[in-house]
Amino acid sequence: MSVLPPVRRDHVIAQLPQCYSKKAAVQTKDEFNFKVKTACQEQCTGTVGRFKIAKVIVVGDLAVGKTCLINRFCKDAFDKNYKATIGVDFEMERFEVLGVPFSLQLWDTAGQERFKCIASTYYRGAQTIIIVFDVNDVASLGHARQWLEDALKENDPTNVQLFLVGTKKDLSSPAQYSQIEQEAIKLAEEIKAEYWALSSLTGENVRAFFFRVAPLAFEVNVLAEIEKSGSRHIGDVIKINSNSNSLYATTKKKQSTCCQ
Ligand SMILES: Nc1nc2c(ncn2[C@@H]2O[C@H](COP(=O)(O)OP(=O)(O)OP(=O)(O)O)[C@@H](O)[C@H]2O)c(=O)[nH]1
Ligand SMILES: [Mg+2]
Repeated sequence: MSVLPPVRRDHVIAQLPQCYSKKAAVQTKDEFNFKVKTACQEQCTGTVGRFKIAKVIVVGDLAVGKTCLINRFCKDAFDKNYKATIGVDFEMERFEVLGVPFSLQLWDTAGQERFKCIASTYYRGAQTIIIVFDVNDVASLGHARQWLEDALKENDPTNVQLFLVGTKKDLSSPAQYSQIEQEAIKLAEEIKAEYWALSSLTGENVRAFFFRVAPLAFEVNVLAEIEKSGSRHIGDVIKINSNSNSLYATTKKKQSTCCQ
């Protein structure tokens, strides 16, 4: 019997949602990867859809709005009073992507220096790193690299998806915002992160952001499963040419026989 709650109808994703800015996006294509779509249609997504959960860590300076961001998305709530996160907290969000259940475990970490060492022990195993800064506080953007460096100490840099997220957009004027946006996009390009700006107070872009994070994490996980199942196939035929001194091998892959 499944102990997981059912996927909410409004958490169903059938199309790949758009990025915020094409200048700083993890990818700009409009559609899911073809192999991923096929695997989902054939219900050959391995552990994805069963017990696979993607770990997402949210890091950034104190009071930039990490907790509010998660609470806006997971609870549709906003607290104007600041309560520092002590260590870490986490929320689970369930989605259905291309007909396959998929969960994100969102780890809300402390930005305060004195709680950082507790929080950093939870960084390991992250598939997605969300670096948060306040669009009204250029110093918090400046610290993004350090947050990334710390998070990557515990993770394989080649295996994580990065997002750079500017919060509190409601507090900035268009002129102020466009100035910091330029810097943020530049940094996002350099660190190969996807850039988003949003407001947890108004809710602007919050849902769109997490609806981008989930399917991108899903794609990576399904592709990894496809690769794993591919390497398990016993389809490689080795031919030995007895007329020559050389041995050569040809690979002849069997038709897809996944989920075996
Ligand atoms: N106007 C506005 N205020 C925000 C927004 N997001 C967060 N805040 C406020 O900013 C303050 C800090 O928000 P938190 O979410 O607690 O910050 P945090 O990053 O989790 O802080 P730590 O847990 O100490 O790392 C609170 O007073 C929030 O109400 C936003 O989008 N707009
Ligand atoms: Mg917090």
